[in-house]
Amino acid sequence: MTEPIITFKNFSFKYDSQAFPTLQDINLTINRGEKILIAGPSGSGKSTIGRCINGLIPNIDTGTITGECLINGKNIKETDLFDLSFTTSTILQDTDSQFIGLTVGEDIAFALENDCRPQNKIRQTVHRWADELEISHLLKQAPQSLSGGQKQTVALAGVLIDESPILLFDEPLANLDPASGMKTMALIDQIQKELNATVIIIEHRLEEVLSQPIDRVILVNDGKIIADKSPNDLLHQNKLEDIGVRSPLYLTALVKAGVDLDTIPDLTSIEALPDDAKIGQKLQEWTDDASLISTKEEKHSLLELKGVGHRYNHLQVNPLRDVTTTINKGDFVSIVGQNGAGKTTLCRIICGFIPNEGKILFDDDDLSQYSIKQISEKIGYVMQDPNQMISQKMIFDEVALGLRLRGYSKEEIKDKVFETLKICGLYPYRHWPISALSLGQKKRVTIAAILVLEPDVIILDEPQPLVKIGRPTRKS
Ligand SMILES: Nc1ncnc2c1ncn2[C@@H]1O[C@H](COP(=O)(O)OP(=O)(O)OP(=O)(O)O)[C@@H](O)[C@H]1O
Ligand SMILES: Nc1ncnc2c1ncn2[C@@H]1O[C@H](COP(=O)(O)OP(=O)(O)OP(=O)(O)O)[C@@H](O)[C@H]1O
Repeated sequence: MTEPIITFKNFSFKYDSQAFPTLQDINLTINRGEKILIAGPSGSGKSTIGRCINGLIPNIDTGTITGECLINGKNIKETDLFDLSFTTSTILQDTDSQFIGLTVGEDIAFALENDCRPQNKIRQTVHRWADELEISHLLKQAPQSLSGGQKQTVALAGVLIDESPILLFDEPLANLDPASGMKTMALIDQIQKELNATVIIIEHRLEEVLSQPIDRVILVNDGKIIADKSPNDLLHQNKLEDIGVRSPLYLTALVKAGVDLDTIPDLTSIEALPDDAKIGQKLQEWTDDASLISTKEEKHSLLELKGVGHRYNHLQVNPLRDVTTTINKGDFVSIVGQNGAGKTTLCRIICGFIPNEGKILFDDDDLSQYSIKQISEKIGYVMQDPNQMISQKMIFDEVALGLRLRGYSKEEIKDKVFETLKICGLYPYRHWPISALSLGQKKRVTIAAILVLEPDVIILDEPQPLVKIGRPTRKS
């Protein structure tokens, strides 16, 4: 029997600080036990829908509601956050703002402590989930000292332990490596089956989300629902790229090779594609035609890393060790590795934030002789979490800050900031406060703040999941 657990009826929501509604005329029913993916470009209103489901709207993020939103039979306008917290457990997009415990173990236990469960039961449950998510070795570590992916996994444990009827995941894969992403999706699937929970996932990474069955995809654009379909129907429409949502890579390849997607019955995973010689031939011809552009320019070494490494403390099991490589001027380099491998640590060492066991040469000069400020003139670093970088209230001021500190004139600053905001798809928001942006848009502000300085090297720590640039929404 299908029984609605979430109902939006002619629902619109306008944040107090906005001139226009962010969500418009939402009509959506989600039944108990369904597994739903909410997708859409950055700033389209996905998290705003999520905030209605967990009661942050209108309890914390105040604004004007028209129409109706019922969660488990309760109207969000008349229900306080405490009551709704028993219905919906949320894993936030920004995991840092979710941690409460001084250690990972305490943090995972929080929901059970709050429910006054017996201590031995709490311990047992925490260990069960820590084992399942392979984070037992982190239980005594402070959440703030974890890598981005480890934080995401700990936040996930804190939600799964709670066993609420609605589980809301806002970009649960954002900081996870592909293998952990797949594993997380499998776990969410397992939990849903065990608890018969209703699962709502907000994500950009369709390929990994669709690795497990999803009932429906709700596609959001510009604050409206523009599609409510099964994943297979939606992928057959092949319209995702039009609104700035990345299609699974294998579908992009098929379309580029000239394969008609309508001839393939199931598009939801690479494994479901037919073993068809004609398709194989088209793909082969397409790859044979591709040519790699190689420049014969003389390479000029910019950064030389020799035996680079760092150990945070003596308890660290696998510290970063002995990284030796050369990065040339104009190179485009990916630092790839599983969660906790030391990618961010390497970036922090290069920027001079933490001590280095080895040596780094920049343009043949020993980097250790420079101050952090001098290094920042040469190397711009966009951190994984935009909230850790932002210090100004207004978008313009955040992007202009570095130029002001470097003594540029008012006119120069205006020109440079506007040009960079255009490149980053943020120009329509140039007079906005940063607090009114989605997390993806905030990430773009931090990228703009570094780009505008035109450093010799730009390091982007996990920019990809959050910065798919969609068409800007209306400006207020
Ligand atoms: N706290 C807020 N106050 C005012 N306006 C906000 C607030 N949060 C979001 N908005 C507005 O709502 C729009 C949608 O934001 P939301 O966070 O729902 O987008 P999203 O689709 O989840 O984006 P992303 O993928 O970048 O996280 C933003 O562009 C912004 O205009
Ligand atoms: N301040 C700290 N104190 C103690 N340990 C730390 C600290 N920061 C990071 N670590 C540990 O160092 C290891 C490497 O972390 P790092 O952030 O460099 O990983 P990463 O490769 O960037 O991972 P991710 O892909 O998850 O972001 C992790 O095991 C992490 O727990």
